[in-house]
This record gives sequence, C-alpha cells and structure tokens, in this order.
Amino acid sequence: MSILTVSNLTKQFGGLVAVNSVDITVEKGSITAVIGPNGAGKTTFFNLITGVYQPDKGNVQLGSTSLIGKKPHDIARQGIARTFQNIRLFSNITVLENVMVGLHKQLRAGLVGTLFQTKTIREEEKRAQEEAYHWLEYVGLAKHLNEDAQNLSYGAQRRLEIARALATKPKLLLLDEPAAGMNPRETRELTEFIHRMREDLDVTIVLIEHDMRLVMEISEQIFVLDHGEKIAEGKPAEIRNNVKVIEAYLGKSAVTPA
Ligand SMILES: Nc1ncnc2c1ncn2[C@@H]1O[C@H](COP(=O)(O)OP(=O)(O)OP(=O)(O)O)[C@@H](O)[C@H]1O
Repeated sequence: MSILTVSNLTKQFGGLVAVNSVDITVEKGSITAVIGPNGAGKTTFFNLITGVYQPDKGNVQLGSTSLIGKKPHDIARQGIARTFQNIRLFSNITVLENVMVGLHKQLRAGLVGTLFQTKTIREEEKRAQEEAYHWLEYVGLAKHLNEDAQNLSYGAQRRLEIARALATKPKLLLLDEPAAGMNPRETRELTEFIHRMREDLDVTIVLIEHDMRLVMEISEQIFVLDHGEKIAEGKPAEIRNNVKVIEAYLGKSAVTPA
C-alpha cells in the first residue's frame, strides 16, 4: 500500500526547473532514498512535500489526502515530519526543551491557558516533558536533557533533530542528509538507528543522502533525480548498475567506451 504519491510534480525558480514532472510512489513502512548530484532538486522535492513551496504543477498525496495548498504546520499535523540538511535546533535552550517545541504544536491548551497557567496547561506541560524525555531516551540523549543543544556533538544534534521530529508521531519521516558531517562510526550507528525506528515505530522513512554506502545498505527503493528529473528508480542493485545514474554522477565519459 502506498503512503506517499507524488505525480507530475513541477517547481520552477525563474528560468530554472528545479523539479520537473516527477512521479514517485512510496510504500507504507518502507525505507526509501532520494539521491542525485548536487543541485538535482532533492531538497526542493522535500520542500514541496512539506508545503515550504507550492508546486507549479502536479499533486502530492499522503494516503488519500492531497497536500496541495496546505501550509507546513497543517502538513505536519497530517503526519509528516522532517529534519533539515543544515541542522535547525534552538541553540540557546536545553535539549529537553528542543523536543518539547515539537510537542507544543500538538498541545490543546490555547493562549488563554498559557497566560494564566491553568491546570490544563500545567498538566499538558508535565505530559509534554515526560513525552519529550521518552524520545530523548529513545535516541540515546536522555543524559544530556538539561544541556544547551549547542553544546552537543554534531552527531548528537542530528539525533536530537530526529527526536523532535519523532515527538510529533509522524507517519512519514523525511530525513535530509542525516549522515552529513558524521564520522564512519556515527554513520554506522545511524544506519542501525534508522532500521530500529522503522521496526519500532511503524513509520515510513524517506531520506536524501550522499553517503552511497548508507543508501545502498538501507534502502528498499531508490529514486534518482538529475537536473530536476527522475532519471531512475529501483532497488539498490539496479541503481548501482544503471548507466544513466553513473553518467549523472560521473559524466558521460565514464560510461562511453574510449
Ligand atoms: N528558493 C530558491 N530560489 C531559486 N533557486 C532555488 C531555490 N531553491 C533551490 N533552488 C535551485 O534549485 C536547484 C535544485 O536545488 P536543491 O537544493 O533542491 O538541490 P539538491 O539536490 O538538494 O542539492 P544538494 O545535494 O546540493 O543539496 C538548484 O539549482 C538550486 O540553486
């Protein structure tokens, strides 16, 4: 069963077609990678799914719900969470508070409750703290809960971003270059962790990644973008040997006999 269906998706910036008539179907419960050379349109693709940009053409559906015209916070509420290529944490608040930011979007108590510290808001705050702690434990950061997020190691900051995304209980988790800047040990741990999330949490994972070893090891399905177009899709073994993909990464001379 598919959870995400993207059809004919197109986004232009001035004369540049960043995403060009892209069709992609993601199966529920799968781990899917979107790869492609720099500037291929991968992050724009995520930005179109999450409502940061509206497409010029095409459709994005989560299950049977079209996401076109919806604002990012509505799309988050529909069950899509993401992390960013450049880590986006609040650096001057604690690790625990960073996860609570994700949860607050879901809390019921409104402005009046916040202003007057009603019983409801106090109870919700306590629940949010407990839940945030749970997600910190899940990603292995519980012992850092009171530290400033900016003092965490790079790998830990990436895990904190994932904890914040998981706190919204997404159906679909989009990870934009989760292994960027990680050392080989951190990347190996991340690979295991992505598998564990899928097993434990019934979440579908789509990741953009340049680390091909991670991509080939983890993905069930790979989509390849180049100059905004989908040039290939398939299982890792198919993608590894695909002439168009090798050309896109290495240039035509790499596959043209001398
Ligand atoms: N807001 C924008 N305004 C103008 N051009 C943009 C904008 N966002 C992206 N682009 C352009 O669209 C193209 C695709 O960019 P995008 O960031 O989606 O690529 P990418 O595949 O994620 O690249 P990378 O792997 O380097 O992160 C690039 O040429 C980029 O310069």
